[in-house]
This record gives sequence, C-alpha cells and structure tokens, in this order.
Amino acid sequence: MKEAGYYDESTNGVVVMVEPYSQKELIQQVVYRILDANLDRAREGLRIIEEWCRFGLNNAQLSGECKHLRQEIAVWHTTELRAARNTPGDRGTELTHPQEEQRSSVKSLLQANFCRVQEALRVLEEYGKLHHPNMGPAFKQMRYRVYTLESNLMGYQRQQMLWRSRLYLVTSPTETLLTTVEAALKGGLTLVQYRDKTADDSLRLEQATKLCQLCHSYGALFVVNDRVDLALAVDADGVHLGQQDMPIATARQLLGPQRLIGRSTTNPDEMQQAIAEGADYIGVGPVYETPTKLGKAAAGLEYVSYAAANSSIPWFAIGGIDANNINDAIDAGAERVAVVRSLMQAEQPTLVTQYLLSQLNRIKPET
Ligand SMILES: Cc1ncc(COP(=O)(O)OP(=O)(O)O)c(N)n1
Ligand SMILES: Cc1ncsc1CCOP(=O)(O)O
Ligand SMILES: [Mg+2]
Repeated sequence: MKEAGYYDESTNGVVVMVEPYSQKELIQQVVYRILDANLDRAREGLRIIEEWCRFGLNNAQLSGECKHLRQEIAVWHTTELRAARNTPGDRGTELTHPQEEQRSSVKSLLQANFCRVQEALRVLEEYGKLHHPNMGPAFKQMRYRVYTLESNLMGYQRQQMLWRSRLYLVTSPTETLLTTVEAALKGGLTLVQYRDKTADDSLRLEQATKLCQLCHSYGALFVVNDRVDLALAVDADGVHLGQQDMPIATARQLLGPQRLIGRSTTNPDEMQQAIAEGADYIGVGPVYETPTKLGKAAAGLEYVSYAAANSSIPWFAIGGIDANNINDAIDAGAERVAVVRSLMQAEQPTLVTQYLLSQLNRIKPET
C-alpha cells in the first residue's frame, strides 16, 4: 500500500514523500471492499438456501438455480476486488443481530437468508455501477431471479407439506387453543386451520398470529378459515374457502400463486368446479352430520368413495370423524381426514393425533 511518507533504505534513511492516494483511489478502494464483502455475503446466503433445497427438499431444480446464481456471482469476484479486503479493520464483522443466534424454524432461517442475499445483490447492483457498466444490470437481473426463487421455494415447500399431510386440525374456540394445538403438533400433526366464526377481529388477529408462529416452529402448515385478509396479515400458508366464501380466482389474485387455497365441497359438481378453479386441496363432507356444522346435511361415505376415485388434488374427508369411525372413512377411500372435535375436545390431543395418524399411515404412501 502507498503511504504518505516512509523510511526508504535506498535513500539511506531519507524520508521520501510519495504521492498519497488520490481521493479517487481511496473511494475506489472503499467501493472494492463493499463489492468484495457483498459478493461473499450473497454467495454464502445462497449456499445456505441451496443446502435446504438439496438435502431438505431433494429438489434438483431449486438447488441447481442456487448453484447457477452462485457461479454467476463468483465470475464478478476478481482478484482486484479480493485484494481490497480488510477483515481485521472491518468493524461490521463484530456485529450480529440477536436473531442470528437462534432461529425458530427452517422457514425463518430461509427467509432471513433470502433477505440477506437480496440486500447484498441490491448493494452489488448500486455500487457495481461505479465499477463496471455491466455490473448494475447483471445484479438487478439476479436479484429478480432470487425473488422468483424465493417464491418458488416457498410454494414448493407448501405443496410438498400439503401432499404429505394426512391429518388436518380445524380449530374451534377454546381457552386452551394454543396448548391444545401444540399438543397435537407434538403428536405429529402437520396441518392446522384457524377457525373462529364469532370472535372479533382483534382477537382473531392475535390468535392467528400466535398459532401461525407455533405451527411454523413445528414445521407445520397454517391456514386461515374464510378470511384472505387475515391470512395475509399473519403470513399464513393459505386460506380455506367454503362455497359461500370468496371465489377462488379472487383469492388467488390477492394471495399470489404460492399460497394454498382450500375449498369445501359437498358433491361431485362442487369438487370438479373447485379443481377447475385451481384449488390446492378440497374438503369432502360433511361425511356425517355434525354439531360443529349444524344444519348441514351429510354427504355420506359415497361421496368419500367418489373423491377417492376422482380427485386429482389432495382431499380431506371431514365431518363427524373420530377415532371410532376413522377406519370406515379409510375403507371408503379416504387417505386424509380433517377433524374439529376429535382433537379440540380430546383429553390427550397428542395421543389422539398419534392414533389417527397411525390409522392413516397404514395406507400406502403417495407416489
Ligand atoms: C378442511 C375444511 N373443509 C370444510 C370446511 C368448511 O368450510 P365452510 O363450508 O366455508 O364452512 P365454515 O368452516 O366456514 O363454517 C372447512 N372449514 N375446512
Ligand atoms: C367445518 C366443517 N365443514 C364440514 S364438516 C365441518 C365440521 C367438522 O367438525 P367435527 O370434526 O367436529 O365433526
Ligand atoms: Mg367458510
């Protein structure tokens, strides 16, 4: 590094004044350091995401896109930029956010790293404009690809979880909402719907927020009944809509392509329509009349058998299903069931969850 004045042996100790860095050179060094640090940051974040795509999701396409992005970023990481590195003098290396020490779920870990990559790419886009005319546009394009990657990964993850879920808990209002749901999650539950037809919105928002966090901390999906706005407000995985609720197309516009939309169906016409409209899953029932949905006639086990033969998307038999009759629904073709009272009113929700899942898991896995 050039210095303003130094001891030079060749001049026998005469202090020679050398030209200091020009202001322009100093600024260039700073820009190089920013680029160097953010090139590393972006690649590290992508690597963390890539590992989940590869080992967690076993998805070659998503992990391949992470790898391509990392490789494209690496091309910009020249020796010139690396040479500007000054780790001991970089005060930022000591700063960590408390949330970096602990993550509540893989989802929050992935979200944090997507955020980190997007921020780094934005920095590279802006400062890169000072370095090379192609750098700004190249990193802008990569940033948009990362947004798409994030959306595709979250959507894929939800679909995978949905297809794997065999038991669906639809909640009912109770003082012990969180502890009951948590007990079921401990039993292996992977899909929860928040349903409260009477609470006011402030309570709904509070409960949905807590339930969403709880479900995600167990790696389970969280869906909100009826209300697209509430689903968006708490960043739920989706919404469940009945025949009297909002049309699927409108909900899809509001929720985007990656969140789940479920639809209740009572007969073959409703099923075909829900599938044609782009529902991700359907409720099939009520299989039996139930006090939870008073006044709604039973669709019966015949409709369960129809769904088994005709539904191309995941479907959940619902209505009056409990530990005593679950095998009748299974014998009629159900591979997935949704319950309210069986779990919400269970003395031991963990055990009941385990029992219901053990019955459903006897069925051959999805291919
Ligand atoms: C999984 C599942 N299936 C059906 C329903 C019923 O929805 P809907 O017909 O809109 O009735 P309400 O639940 O809103 O009273 C459901 N919630 N979940
Ligand atoms: C919401 C709903 N939609 C059809 S049946 C039903 C309620 C099922 O409740 P339970 O499992 O207590 O019979
Ligand atoms: Mg509804």
